[in-house]
Amino acid sequence: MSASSPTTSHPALPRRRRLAVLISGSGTNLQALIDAQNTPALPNTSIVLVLSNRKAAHGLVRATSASPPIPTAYLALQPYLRHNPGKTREDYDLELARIVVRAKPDVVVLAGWMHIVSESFLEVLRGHHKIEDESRTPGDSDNDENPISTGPIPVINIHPALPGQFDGANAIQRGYEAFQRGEVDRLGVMVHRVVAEVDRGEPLIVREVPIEKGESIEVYEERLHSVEWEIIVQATKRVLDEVKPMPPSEGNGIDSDDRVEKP
Ligand SMILES: Nc1nc2c(c(=O)[nH]1)N[C@@H](CN(C=O)c1ccc(C(=O)N[C@@H](CCC(=O)O)C(=O)O)cc1)CN2
Ligand SMILES: NCC(=O)N[C@@H]1O[C@H](COP(=O)([O-])[O-])[C@@H](O)[C@H]1O
Repeated sequence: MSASSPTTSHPALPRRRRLAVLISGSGTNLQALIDAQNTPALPNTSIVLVLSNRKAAHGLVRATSASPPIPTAYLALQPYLRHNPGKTREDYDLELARIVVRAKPDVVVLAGWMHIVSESFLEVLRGHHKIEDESRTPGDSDNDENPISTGPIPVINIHPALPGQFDGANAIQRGYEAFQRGEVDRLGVMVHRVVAEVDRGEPLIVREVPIEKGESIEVYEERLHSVEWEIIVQATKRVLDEVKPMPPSEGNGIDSDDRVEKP
């Protein structure tokens, strides 16, 4: 090719889409997101932080075992309060928000996160409430001039019940027992936006889960989780597409960093 011939210039490659995932337990929903990274299910997307409030959460192992490994963080409420006399649950929530915001996610996914976050946490994620970055040395002029500012960063949650059904913890068990007692005739799962009122945010994806009279909770739960693993990826993609849509040509899910500039 002659030196004078024009080279094809590719449009600027889009910045990768960044996820923070909050967990408390086994992390099977997290694993579904890990497996979907940078595929057509979640194109050009990386999990940049997994945050747990329980040290023993197997989801932390899933993150560190991923390829490439995913950065993790751990902060539990009771140890935080013990180590910080005078601090409150709200202070804990603000520290959670700092950890999350520092990772600069585009979307936050609560995937089996068993802690009710306060309005102040959500305010930080909405970008309405700047917080000081306490990781910097006190008096550091940067800290004064550049508090952590962000947002809005959407927060979504997977909940193993239908909208308005069995809000809160232990929803699977409560729903199963209510069905077997004939108190409800349908069960399901949803992913919803997170607001202060627990499990009352706008539903994003809702799916019924078939259940039969007399079947064991283990059989029902296995069916339910397999539906969760689908909708958590679908809902995450939907919200990512809202805040950081893929350019039309980028729909193939291949990491734009993997593309080679053609002469
Ligand atoms: N402000 C919100 N916080 C959270 C939401 C939400 O919709 N709004 N969703 C939950 C997830 N969740 C149900 O989907 C849920 C998790 C935990 C609890 C709860 O009672 N937690 C107790 C502690 C329980 C424990 O440690 O075992 C608590 O936080 O005191 C209710 C609902 C995530 N957060
Ligand atoms: N109220 C929140 C709640 O009950 N969440 C539920 O915890 C489980 C976490 O499993 P995982 O750790 O294997 O993803 C999931 O079934 C999720 O719906």
